[in-house]
Amino acid sequence: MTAPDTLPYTRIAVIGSGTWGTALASVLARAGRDVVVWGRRVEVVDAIGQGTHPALEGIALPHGIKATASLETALDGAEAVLMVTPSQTLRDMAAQMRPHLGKAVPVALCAKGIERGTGLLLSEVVQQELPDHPVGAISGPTFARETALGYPTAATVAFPFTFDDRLNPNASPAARMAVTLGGPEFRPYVSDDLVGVEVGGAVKNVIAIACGMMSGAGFAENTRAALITRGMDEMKTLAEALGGRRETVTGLAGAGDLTLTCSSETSRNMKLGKQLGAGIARGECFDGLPVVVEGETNAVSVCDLAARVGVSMPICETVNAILHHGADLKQGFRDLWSAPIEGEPRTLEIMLAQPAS
Ligand SMILES: NC(=O)C1=CN([C@@H]2O[C@H](COP(=O)(O)OP(=O)(O)OC[C@H]3O[C@@H](n4cnc5c(N)ncnc54)[C@H](O)[C@@H]3O)[C@@H](O)[C@H]2O)C=CC1
Ligand SMILES: O=C(CO)COP(=O)(O)O
Repeated sequence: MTAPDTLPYTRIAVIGSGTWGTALASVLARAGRDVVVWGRRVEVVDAIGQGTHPALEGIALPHGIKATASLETALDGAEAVLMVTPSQTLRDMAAQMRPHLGKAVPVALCAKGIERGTGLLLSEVVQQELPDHPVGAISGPTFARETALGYPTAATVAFPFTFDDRLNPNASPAARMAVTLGGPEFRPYVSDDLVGVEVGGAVKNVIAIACGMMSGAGFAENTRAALITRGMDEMKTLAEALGGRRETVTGLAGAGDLTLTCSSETSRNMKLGKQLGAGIARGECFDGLPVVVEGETNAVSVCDLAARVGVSMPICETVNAILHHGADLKQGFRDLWSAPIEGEPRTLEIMLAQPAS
């Protein structure tokens, strides 16, 4: 149990007025925090100010959430910040936030991904732009709509622990952020393994696309379970290669989120994969509407990063090849299943040729 002396942050800025930013603002408002959401679209900002969100139909937001299109207003007096715009926008958003942020205000990243081009974890990207601020992440199995509705939800809050945090973990940014968010409907867990948490969030979206693809292509539950389990192995291996811990990947931000997104068409990543697997052209997926599908861009960045650190991620590489290099979807799955037989776990170093079929 967190000791009662852990002080919550009282005034929080949520940067991003999409469904997840708004759901997190609802969590904070229910916990009694003073919360201001920043959004770039004025009609969405107005709707939130009136207690609704256009993409959260039928949900009345808790009272007291303020919204603004001014970054300066949102950040004025903020004791903590949640960044909830899509992964590839974080560098630019962090740079825009810099002049308006109070001294050493902690910043928690709620997007999931790896920066394209640099292969940096999102925390590394934001830390470059905001070198004087603690940077962490909030991640887990958390569909926005369910969280906004107040259904019981759990997530991991991770910040690297400084020397002082180790002496007094209850006063660490991770503990304070967890206490800030916590309530009867939202249960945070605290971690100091930011790398493990971020790798889980970035990789699970790519694996969810794979699960959607297999389902759209007509395969079923055996295949899904295999992809989830072997996908988790890819996460663990990448996390470890980057200095994270394998056991973090068995937590909410890894196994938890994989289970959620690989099993439900509420997931946009799963849904994109399913449409592609059923032969729908990319431009016609989601009826042609622009939808944030993090795994699509992050298939590239995850594979680039894995190649850089010498880790093999066959499922992610297959998804990347299908999405971005014109590989045939069914052949991609056949190739995965007929690759040389390996040990489980990978540390059992064995590799056997698959008998020819
Ligand atoms: N929706 C969900 O259930 C969850 C989403 N996430 C993550 O949260 C992040 C945001 O996702 P959602 O809120 O679902 O997306 P969304 O599509 O509902 O909202 C995205 C928001 O970002 C804004 N935006 C887009 N491009 C921008 C730019 N260049 N600069 C500034 N703002 C920009 C949009 O105007 C919109 O307000 C993603 O990384 C997603 O993986 C994490 C957990 C749950
Ligand atoms: O990250 C999510 C739930 O934890 C949301 O998943 P999608 O982005 O696939 O909808």
